[in-house]
Amino acid sequence: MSPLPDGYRLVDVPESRKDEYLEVDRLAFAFDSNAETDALVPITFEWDRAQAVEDPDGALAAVHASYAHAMPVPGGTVACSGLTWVGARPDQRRRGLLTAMIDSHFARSLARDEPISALFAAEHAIYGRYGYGSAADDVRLKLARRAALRDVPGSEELTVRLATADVARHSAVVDTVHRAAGAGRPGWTTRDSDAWRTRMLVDPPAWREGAEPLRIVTVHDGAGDVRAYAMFRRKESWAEGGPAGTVKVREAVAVDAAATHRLWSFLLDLDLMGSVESPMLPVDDALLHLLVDPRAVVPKVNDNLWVRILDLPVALAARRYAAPVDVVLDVTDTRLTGNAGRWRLTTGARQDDGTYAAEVTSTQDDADLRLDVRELGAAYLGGRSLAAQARAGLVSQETPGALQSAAAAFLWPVAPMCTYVW
Ligand SMILES: CC(=O)SCCNC(=O)CCNC(=O)[C@H](O)C(C)(C)COP(=O)(O)OP(=O)(O)OC[C@H]1O[C@@H](n2cnc3c(N)ncnc32)[C@H](O)[C@@H]1OP(=O)(O)O
Repeated sequence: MSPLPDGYRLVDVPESRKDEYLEVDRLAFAFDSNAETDALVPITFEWDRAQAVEDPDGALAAVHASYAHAMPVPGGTVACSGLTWVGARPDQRRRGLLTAMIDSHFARSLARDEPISALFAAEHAIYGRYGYGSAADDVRLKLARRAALRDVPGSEELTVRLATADVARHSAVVDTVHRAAGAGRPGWTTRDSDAWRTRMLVDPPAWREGAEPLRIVTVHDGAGDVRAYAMFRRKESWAEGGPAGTVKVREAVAVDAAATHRLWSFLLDLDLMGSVESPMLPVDDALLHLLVDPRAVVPKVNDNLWVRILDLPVALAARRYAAPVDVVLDVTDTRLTGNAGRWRLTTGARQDDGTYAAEVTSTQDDADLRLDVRELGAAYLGGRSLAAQARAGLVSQETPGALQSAAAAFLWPVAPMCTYVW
């Protein structure tokens, strides 16, 4: 465990210390809040998963918490400790408080039998040193009004309904469609608590920045079932040439191609709007395939989930593989030394769904590939190629052919992504 400065100590944070905890968060992230917003926006973590560092005077100097996520991974689901709410007071930073909290987070996660941790990184430079690998990307699109889409059979028969977002009315349907739309996509964590389901739809006036209240459009089939939704706000604006409003979409998901087409046909043709800003979308989202002219869209790709493998043999055996492989990985891990060393990963027979399960055992056999646990975390959700990481000098091959077969096995046909930052 990394040492803390003299007089500092790690403490659990009961809910009775909520105000102190939130104050550290506000100081770390440089934002203000108000009573109205605080009353509307629920805390989404459980207090028994919150921890802090106390300074010698007993005041909170740094905080973090974690979520108990069931993380979708290639071909399965893994218990995941989702690190969140990480912050150190600006006058307490660079004294090793985060490093001590990370070591504690790893130990507590392992004690709860969570073989991986994952997070969204506030800054790219923070978490690689702790063995987290950037494991997924998302893309945000800026689209012009009336951007044309390729035809999709069945889209015309679907209907849309517009409403002002309302937690009581919409949280169940949003949850149902979100779960169905993400089935089979690694990283697509669902909202498994009332607090999270509420959080997705809350609309404090302070968040509107001059735009309208949060709206929700739902796409319905002939039976009345909802097949897609988007939460969005419009902001009016007038330019010399006429109306030039902006549509900002908070989340847009659809269960199939026809629903995707109907949803985006609506969002892309709202009167008085000039452009549409998409939410985070998977880099292989159906919308990208439906655009008639993808060059007319301005895309911005960002890192999405980061993954830290905490219990290597359990984590690697908990996912499926896209191709057969028998490979010895020589892994370095300076923080969790139980992961360091050589591991043989061997897939078994092809399953009915075309995937392969694997056994992972400690071995003294010669290594085929050498890599750090960070690069293994990056490859874990199937969205980053081991071969691409090798070309960057981050993975090295000892046995000819091993990289090709391991890279093919770890990659997954559906790009990983989580739709919301937690
Ligand atoms: C999952 C999430 O919640 S992401 C949110 C992260 N939080 C924020 O970005 C809020 C603003 N920032 C902060 O609160 C703090 O700066 C933190 C939490 C990021 C870092 O806390 P600290 O206690 O200062 O980190 P600590 O002293 O343990 O630093 C460890 C190492 O990481 C480096 N480091 C820490 N933060 C950063 C950063 N933002 N960029 C680059 N390097 C960093 C330090 O320089 C140090 O490097 P060294 O070991 O080579 O000396």
